[in-house]
Amino acid sequence: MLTELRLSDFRNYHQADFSPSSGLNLIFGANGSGKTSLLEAIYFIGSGGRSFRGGRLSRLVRDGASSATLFAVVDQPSGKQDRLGVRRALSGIESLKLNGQTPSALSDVATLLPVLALHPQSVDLIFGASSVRRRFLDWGMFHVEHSFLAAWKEANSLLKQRNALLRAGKASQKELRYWDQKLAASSATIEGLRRPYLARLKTEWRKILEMLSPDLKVNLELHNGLRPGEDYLQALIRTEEEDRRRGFTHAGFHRADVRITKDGVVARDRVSRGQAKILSYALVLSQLPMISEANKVCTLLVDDLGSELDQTHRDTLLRFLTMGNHQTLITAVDADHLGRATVENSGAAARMFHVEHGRIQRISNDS
Ligand SMILES: Nc1ncnc2c1ncn2[C@@H]1O[C@H](COP(=O)(O)OP(=O)(O)OP(=O)(O)O)[C@@H](O)[C@H]1O
Repeated sequence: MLTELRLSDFRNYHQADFSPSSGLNLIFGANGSGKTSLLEAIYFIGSGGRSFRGGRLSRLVRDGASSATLFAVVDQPSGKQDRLGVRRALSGIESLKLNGQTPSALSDVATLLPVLALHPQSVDLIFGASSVRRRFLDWGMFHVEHSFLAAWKEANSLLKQRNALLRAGKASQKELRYWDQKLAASSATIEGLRRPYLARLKTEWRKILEMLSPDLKVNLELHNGLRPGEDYLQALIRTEEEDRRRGFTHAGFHRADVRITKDGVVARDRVSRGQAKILSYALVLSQLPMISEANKVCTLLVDDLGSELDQTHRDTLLRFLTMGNHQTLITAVDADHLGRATVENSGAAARMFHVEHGRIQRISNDS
């Protein structure tokens, strides 16, 4: 859980400090004051250098500055405290520090602060490419399933080697088959880990949807891209000609999708934008109990909760967000519009912050 954050030259922040509570935090401020940028900074730290906003990461550096620096203190459930620092120059990550040392891999820091975000682009889970849903599924597995990272790294490395061979254009069939067998086995291992995880995620998703929108009847399933009765090796052999022609591998763990349907039709072609928002939010939130079962505390970032949801859905969602043992940060333009009462009535530690022109001011004590 995040306990301290210092932002330097990040977006419109020149220098700012932020100390959230372990429970609910409401951050309000006018349009363009820096609310999303604050959540983006936390996401950047937690995800090992990504933004949920899209666009070029060099834009994170404040106009006129040469680099942006974030420093975070993270309390672990074990009682251990981690200190994370990252400097992002215009050209890329310039320095990464964990407890004063340079970590050997980005994955060393990526497990320390599990961050989930609800934001306007969350609907990409419904409308976007399969890679968005795959990344989302793998994020949870990465935090919860110990063997997943090693399995994923191995599969990814095999895929790269097979693709390099295809691009070189000289691979004999025997040579290619050697990599096919390895990649097929590795893909099956990953699928074996993804399936039970997704089944549990689906149960949680259904529970949340039952609360948020009981009339919305939907389904989700793992789609592995294989034809009926086919295994990965047979699929790799089937696509060999096309793979050789196009220089990349068309079958394997990297082609999986989480297929979401409503009335038997793929949800993207069937649901309204508001429904897509509810489905995608419920999907994100379904990871919370899984993370918590793995004895980790998730930091949940909620940007612009109000847009596109009616009052009933917004209130139900807000009630859900205040349950559980995750740390929650919610932004709103107006404190009264969303949450002042929730914060004031919240039994858990709750704090309220006002953001103005890249300055963060705490305006309430823990209740
Ligand atoms: N690299 C940058 N340097 C300086 N300012 C920036 C940079 N990138 C974005 N900004 C500005 O930062 C300000 C804060 O943007 P942000 O999206 O965080 O606002 P917000 O409070 O979430 O607004 P809204 O309520 O409209 O969503 C905006 O005025 C934006 O133009």
